[in-house]
Amino acid sequence: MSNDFPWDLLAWQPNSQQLQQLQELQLLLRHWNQQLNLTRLVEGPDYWIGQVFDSLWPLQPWLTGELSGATCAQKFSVVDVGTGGGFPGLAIAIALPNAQLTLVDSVGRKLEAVGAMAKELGLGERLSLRCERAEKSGRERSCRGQFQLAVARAVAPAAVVAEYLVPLLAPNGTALLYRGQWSAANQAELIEIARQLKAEAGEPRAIELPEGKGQRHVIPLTPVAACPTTYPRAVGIPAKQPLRPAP
Ligand SMILES: C[S@@+](CC[C@H](N)C(=O)[O-])C[C@H]1O[C@@H](n2cnc3c(N)ncnc32)[C@H](O)[C@@H]1O
Repeated sequence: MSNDFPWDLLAWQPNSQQLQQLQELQLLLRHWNQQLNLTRLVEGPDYWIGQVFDSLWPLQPWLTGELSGATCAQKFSVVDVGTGGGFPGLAIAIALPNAQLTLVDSVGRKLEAVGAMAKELGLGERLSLRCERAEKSGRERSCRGQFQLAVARAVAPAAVVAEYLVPLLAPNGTALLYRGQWSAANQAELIEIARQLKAEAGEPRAIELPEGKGQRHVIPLTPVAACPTTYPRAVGIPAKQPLRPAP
């Protein structure tokens, strides 16, 4: 599948080392999946489209250099919240060689496997792992307000993910909410919720994944001022009482 991968749709192509790393990551996932239930998406198009393409397409402006930061020499810090088996974080670490990745997940066994895979792939030095809840990361001095890019895929409803990601953003940062279906009503609600976090929800981008893997959306959030210190709320509260548009 890596030979007929639709790189043209990404307007970006991996170099030979990056392609090798993506192929090796598939082998490592197969290996770790025997011990842990890391992910179902390991074989053929499930891996190449469902994991690699799905992880990378929202980053197209950074991959192509249209948005600066990731391709230049300066530090470009990215956080993947709820990384699970390592996506989109590991794919991003491979695709953006200047990025420093922080991967957050509350499940230690998964993070240990992700750390071992990253080491095998030679990514260890650009990666740090935080085994904790995102609500805690958002209140840690070393994380709050530190990241140029904050991403989360398949972690929680959009309102919850917005509360996890926005506090982590540097003033010039962007959060990318990876979503499946997305309606105008979802967007109107997110705009209101982002306002409470002192952020702005940008235009959603949509794509039909190749190989009939379904429709995806990505919604950018950018800070307009410092996120109020009341967010993120205590562990568990964002998911139990998701932010709602003010009445
Ligand atoms: C369905 S998995 C998705 C994993 C990966 N992002 C992907 O797309 O394949 C959701 C992950 O988010 C983690 N998670 C959910 N809420 C979290 C929170 N508040 N803090 C840290 N991790 C969280 C879970 O432990 C789980 O590993």
